[in-house]
Amino acid sequence: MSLDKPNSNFHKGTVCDRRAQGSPRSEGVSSLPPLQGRLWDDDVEDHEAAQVPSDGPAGGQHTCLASVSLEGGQVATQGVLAAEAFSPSMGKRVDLEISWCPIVESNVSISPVHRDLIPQLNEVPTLLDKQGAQLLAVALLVVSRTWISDRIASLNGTSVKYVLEQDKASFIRLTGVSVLQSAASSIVAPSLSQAGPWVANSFDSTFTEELLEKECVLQDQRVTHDVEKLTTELSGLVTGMVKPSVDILWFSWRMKLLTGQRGVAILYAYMLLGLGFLRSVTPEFGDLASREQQLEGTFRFMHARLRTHAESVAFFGGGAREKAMVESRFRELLDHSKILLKKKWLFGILDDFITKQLPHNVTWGLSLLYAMEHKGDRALTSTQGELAHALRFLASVVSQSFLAFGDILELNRKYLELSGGINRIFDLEELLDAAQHEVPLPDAPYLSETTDGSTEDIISFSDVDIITPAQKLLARKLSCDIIPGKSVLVTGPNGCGKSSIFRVLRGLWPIVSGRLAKPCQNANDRVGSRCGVFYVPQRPYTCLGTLRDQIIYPLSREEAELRALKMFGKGEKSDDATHVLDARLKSILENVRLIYLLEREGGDWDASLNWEDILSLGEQQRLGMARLFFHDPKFGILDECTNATSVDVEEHLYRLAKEMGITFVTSSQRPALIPFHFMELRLIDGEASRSFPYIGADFQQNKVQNPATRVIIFAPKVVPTSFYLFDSHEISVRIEFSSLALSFNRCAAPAKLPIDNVFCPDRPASRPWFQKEG
Ligand SMILES: Nc1ncnc2c1ncn2[C@@H]1O[C@H](COP(=O)(O)OP(=O)(O)OP(=O)(O)O)[C@@H](O)[C@H]1O
Repeated sequence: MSLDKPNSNFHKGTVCDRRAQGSPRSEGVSSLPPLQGRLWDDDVEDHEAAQVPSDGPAGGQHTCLASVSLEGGQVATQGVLAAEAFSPSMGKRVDLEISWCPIVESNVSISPVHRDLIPQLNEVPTLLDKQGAQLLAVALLVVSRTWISDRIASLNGTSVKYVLEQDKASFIRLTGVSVLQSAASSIVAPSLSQAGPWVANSFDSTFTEELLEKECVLQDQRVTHDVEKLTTELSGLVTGMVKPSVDILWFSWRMKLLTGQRGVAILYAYMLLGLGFLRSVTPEFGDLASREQQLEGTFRFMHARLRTHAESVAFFGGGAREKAMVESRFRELLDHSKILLKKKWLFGILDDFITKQLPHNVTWGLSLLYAMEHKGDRALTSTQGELAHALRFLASVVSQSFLAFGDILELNRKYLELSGGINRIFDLEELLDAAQHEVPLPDAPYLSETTDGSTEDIISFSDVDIITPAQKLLARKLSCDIIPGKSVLVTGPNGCGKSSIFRVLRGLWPIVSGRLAKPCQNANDRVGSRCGVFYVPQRPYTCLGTLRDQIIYPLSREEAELRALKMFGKGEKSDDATHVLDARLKSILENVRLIYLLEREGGDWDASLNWEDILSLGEQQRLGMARLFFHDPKFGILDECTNATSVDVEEHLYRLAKEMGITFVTSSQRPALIPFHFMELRLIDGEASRSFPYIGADFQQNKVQNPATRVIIFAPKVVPTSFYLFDSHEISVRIEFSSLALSFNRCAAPAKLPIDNVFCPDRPASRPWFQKEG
């Protein structure tokens, strides 16, 4: 490696090896080929290469130029070239650091899904918790109901006996007991049927809370519709399982008393055969139900979506197209429902025959068996009465057993249907779990949230890979520091990943590698103090509520009042909190030039309208900025959030933000915003290899006091043959590679321009970055 000296009028600077200084970038270098190691140790022929003009006229008209050529271009293809230029002030000294970093191949994989949801959802209720007590109550109800059914069956038989014996007194007493039992039954039976929804509600709230706890923003109906359906079915399964089981045990015992083991064996043989047969012909109700729920969810989602975008669709004249799409979904759902109904109908026929009709004949058989085993003098009325009682009781027992048996068979079908719903909810749970585990927790090693301590007010990306949920690598090893007062403009073509950087910053997307430091999150974290970071997204969001709510969002009125009182209510009492808050909000509305909204509502801050429909896009964006001003963060993350406002309003808003001391990280394509930023983070579109120059330029102040402009170039697959650093009082940098020219001024950048042409200070046309100068 050699360093050229294109001009002799330069002070000598230094070129140093950052690895020797323990830079974090040196990690992993040991795995590089030896050539790269030698680059730093041996190949730098001249360590004193960055130079600053010593004798140029004052006023920043001079250039500082360092040209670095690399020998062995193949080395660069495997490395990332990074350079830092520090220009304390014009004409003094430039320290140039060049570091050599390895490229880590992008073998990015999202961390494995943590499949611990089943224990979570399957937590067994105990008697001490609400659900356990509910289940116990249901069990008690079931046992009482079975006992009452048994008593009623017995009384039925006894009534025949008393009729045959013409025992009036006993008959009247029996009728009294029967009325009491019927009353008890009429309390127990409805209670049992209500127990289902009761348990369902409990399950519903548990499941829904569990899912919502995972901060999901759901696009379909899963949290509401699916969970409700699942819990209703689940509670039905609980009562439906306990009741027939108790019935079967109870009535089997009674049957044994009446008919002996033979009768019980016949009954069970029939049940098992019937069950086996029905099982073999049961359609896949689980899959069918799951598909039906999915289709229903999509259909409802399309409706909800259409309602949201009704105006846009109307402008495009897309009504017919949307109708066709909704209809096609509806037809799909309808066709599926028809198939499901048909299968249910056919299965219902078999089910009814096996579990309800055929059992009559079995009852006859068992009655015959009983009659044959109880021989006696049938001429006696008492014997006839006994027989009539026993046969009637037996018929009731058999019919109850078959009902229970039918319920058990039904359970199988219900379970299959339920499994479809469970699968869908578990899928959702799994996704949320995965997302939760991927998003780093605040104490994760790769994310640190600094406190409000002034020294730690920095947003710092260090070797962070920006990866979409579809695992597309948008930015490799992004590194940049955003310090207070040095706003950053994020630029780049559409879809290159500007908003994605903000998503990672906000924690919506996980940090798979690298490290991110940022101040404490937002207003929610600290009521009454200046919040660390506040995000204003690209799409405006108006919440449901009053005009006041729009500005203080996401704080509640009480929180906002508290905050306003602490920050602006000097010595005012808490009774005046609303007044202090509203005065503050009024001045903000004036600042964002939306005061007419308040006037329109007759000064009523509590006007609650459908703001999304009423406000224009530009007005909504200005409200978004009003929100920013209210929260007054140290860092404002502004994602093209003023692109619908006029340029003069946009400039006005940025000027205000700057005056308030908000450091912003802006994603924007508008050149008008350049003067409000100190640095540009440019995302250059490319495929796997991408370049991320991070350059500094203060366009506002001609006299830069102690600027520290850092340049980091990531050009993984580009062979850097030379780069030129240019320094004037404005701090500007230009870097060229053999196959890619990264220009930090806005002019078109032909590759390999002669140095003098690129940075000629006398030719303003070639320096449009500086148009704002003077
Ligand atoms: N949830 C997602 N899942 C998969 N890919 C996504 C997701 N969100 C965004 N992307 C993709 O990531 C890329 C970067 O998106 P991003 O929104 O960051 O672009 P941008 O640079 O902000 O674009 P613009 O200038 O148009 O706002 C795009 O190709 C986009 O399609």
